Amino acid sequence: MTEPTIGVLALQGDVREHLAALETSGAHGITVRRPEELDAVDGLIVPGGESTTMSTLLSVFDLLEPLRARLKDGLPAYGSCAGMILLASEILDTRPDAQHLDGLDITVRRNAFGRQVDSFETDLDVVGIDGDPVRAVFIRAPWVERVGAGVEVLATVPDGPAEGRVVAVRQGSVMATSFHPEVTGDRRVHRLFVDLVRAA
Ligand SMILES: NC(=O)CC[C@H](N)C(=O)O
Repeated sequence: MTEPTIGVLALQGDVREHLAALETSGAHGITVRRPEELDAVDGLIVPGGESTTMSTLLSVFDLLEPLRARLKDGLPAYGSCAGMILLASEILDTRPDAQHLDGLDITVRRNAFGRQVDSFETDLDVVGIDGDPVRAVFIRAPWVERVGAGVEVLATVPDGPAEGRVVAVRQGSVMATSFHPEVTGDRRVHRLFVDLVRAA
């Protein structure tokens, strides 16, 4: 597979930023709004945005079950922020009717960083990314409170009140970050995902 086709779930959220990031990361990016479009992708990004809104729209667009089925089948996926929330197997502090995709064996807490620091930036060391640390932008971000046995922690908050909190994970070819690499211009996180898609 030379240039994999990677879908960006395009129901809500920062779809354009992820498409632009894919185009400069060695992949062809397409939007996914319909089950047929999902059939055409080698991997899928669930973007940042608002997880409960995306959850509602997944049902409205008849994508919830097809997407769960493809993830179960091994579709590589990457979720940033709201995307991490949707990919989780358990969500804390969400709407009682919010759906999740069950692509990663993690428990996430939505809006976990609290009001004072609900948006901030920091430098992170990310497993699998060499060189300079990654500038991580957190916008009303979740953190991971539990990781299942097969889940590798890729990054934790280095200091401050949230020191040690898990903010990037991978389980097989599914990965998620609490932060938004799609808004910084540093493509190393997207390249990491494109490599996972190629290897899958
Ligand atoms: N930047 C984001 O994606 C924020 C996520 C949002 N707080 C949610 O619950 O979905």
